[in-house]
Amino acid sequence: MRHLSSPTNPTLSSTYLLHLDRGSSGPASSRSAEVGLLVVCRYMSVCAASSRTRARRSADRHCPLKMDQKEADPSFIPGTGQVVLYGEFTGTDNPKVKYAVSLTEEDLSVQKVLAPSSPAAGRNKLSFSLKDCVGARSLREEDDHRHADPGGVYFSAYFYPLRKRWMSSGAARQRVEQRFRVASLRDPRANLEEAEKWARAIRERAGLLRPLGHGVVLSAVRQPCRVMLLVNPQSGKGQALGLYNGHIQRMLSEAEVPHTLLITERKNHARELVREADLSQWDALVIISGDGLLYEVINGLLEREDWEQAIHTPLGILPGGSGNALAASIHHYSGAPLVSSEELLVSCGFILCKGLVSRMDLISVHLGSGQRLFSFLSLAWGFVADVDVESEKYRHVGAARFTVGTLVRLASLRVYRGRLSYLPVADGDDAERGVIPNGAQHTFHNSCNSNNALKAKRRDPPMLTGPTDTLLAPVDRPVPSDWVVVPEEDFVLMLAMYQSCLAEDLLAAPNATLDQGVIHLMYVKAGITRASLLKLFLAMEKGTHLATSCPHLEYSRVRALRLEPYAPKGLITVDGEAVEYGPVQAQVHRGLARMITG
Ligand SMILES: Nc1ncnc2c1ncn2[C@@H]1O[C@H](COP(=O)(O)OP(=O)(O)OP(=O)(O)O)[C@@H](O)[C@H]1O
Repeated sequence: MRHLSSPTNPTLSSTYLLHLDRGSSGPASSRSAEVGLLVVCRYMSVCAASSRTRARRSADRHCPLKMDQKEADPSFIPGTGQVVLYGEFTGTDNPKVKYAVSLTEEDLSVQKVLAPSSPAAGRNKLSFSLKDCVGARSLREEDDHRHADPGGVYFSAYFYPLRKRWMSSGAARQRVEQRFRVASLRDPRANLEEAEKWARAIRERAGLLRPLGHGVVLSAVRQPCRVMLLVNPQSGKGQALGLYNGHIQRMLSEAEVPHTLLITERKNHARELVREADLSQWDALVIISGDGLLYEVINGLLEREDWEQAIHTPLGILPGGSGNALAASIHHYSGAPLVSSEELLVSCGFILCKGLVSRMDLISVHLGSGQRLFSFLSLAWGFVADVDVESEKYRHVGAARFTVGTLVRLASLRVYRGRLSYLPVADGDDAERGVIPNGAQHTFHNSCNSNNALKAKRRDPPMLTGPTDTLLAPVDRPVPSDWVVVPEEDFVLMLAMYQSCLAEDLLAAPNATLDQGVIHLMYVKAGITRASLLKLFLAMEKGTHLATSCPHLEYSRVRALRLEPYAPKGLITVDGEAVEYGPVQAQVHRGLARMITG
């Protein structure tokens, strides 16, 4: 056995090679044991192509195995960037099988080390994009009892790449763990350091790949970041806690996100918790529930005296309800196709672990009684509001509750009378004019770091907190002159959307984005047949309803709206929750909240 010290090549900042020459003498058993203890570990900080070549020569010279050099050598990896780490490790299942592992700025490549004569040589490489990586860590055998390898040292990287489904078309995120045994040195502490070096290098690169200028990384805000995880055990089919135990706990552990689980006990519990919380203790507020719990959290934050800072607390959503419209919207913005409920949970868990924070629009809603509330998703009247509330009794069927509710309501289709007015988005309109409170530009940086100032503010919630609504006239006065008053007074539905999905499988506002400062206003005029309305909802599953040229469907991009129902009784929903019935008006506040969007 020869121990080769660091080469003098200055471009290899930290290179060490420790290997057993296959041709060395010694008992066969000790040779094979030492081969198992492999062999080449290189830490390369190679800055120029010429130095890469020198590194390759150095590696070639010392490589102990007559393997396919071209395939195992990181310099030959096609289509990838510069190699920053290279090593050969055994896997976890079979200590005789070795893998050449290369880390670049973009991916982790793994290749089984095979003899050049092997028919599979050169065809067994896997590459994992670091964009799909949520974490990496070193482990000792004591940490994990799955492998009977006392004292064994490993590093693991956790990926959630989009993979084709087995039984159906399309793709969804699926978990892939890559775990390697580090045994290059006799000293277990040195092996652990090596494993930690790899885990750290992978984590760093996985974080660095986040697009610049799009937001900040949650984990960069404060280490360790602390997440308040609010669970509504009653949401959806009552399975939110099971979803946490089944998926989310493991994902957060892989991403090393410390969190405190708080289980709500009643309606408005989350709202009270958030209103009273010392927000300096939390880096993010995340819910596992339907949209109703996030509605509570947002309104709780905006009821605080320090609402301006409080509403900059990063928020996250993991789908545990029956509609999960915001979770589906955030998944949609990631560019991924629509997925099933469980796949949506994994996708949103992945987004949470990546931890990128973006701005999200909020809509200020005024009810006839003077009550004001904040909405992040939708304002509905007529058919959609009725289905939302009436389908509560089908909650046990999960997301299918809306399909059942739609069919039931179609059978008793009715007309809703009222006056609808809105302020359209003008051509070339500056979306932020008069919309962001106090004209302040909230950067992601200050939005996330400002929490230090947020000590608990114990006081009764004031009657009206939150940004000023500059676009709205008092509800008992006529709308301003630049508003449009809809000539029709008979409707089947009015739906104002500010995010793309109305439910997991309903792409109601396909062009919506998280923070465009736009309300997508749709209404269906009376006179539509049941068949045409059903067709519209079916088209909505693909987001093509606006292109169906249905003469009864109208669509406008607006900044504010007012609805004055004529009947004294009925249903209006805000984010899927029924609110007081009567006149209602609303305006958008662009990018007021902060949302973790991956
Ligand atoms: N522990 C609890 N017991 C009863 N109700 C609760 C509890 N915690 C929260 N709630 C209320 O339950 C209602 C429904 O919650 P949520 O929206 O999260 O689930 P969902 O209705 O199943 O999902 P979705 O809104 O996606 O359809 C909300 O109004 C929320 O305030």
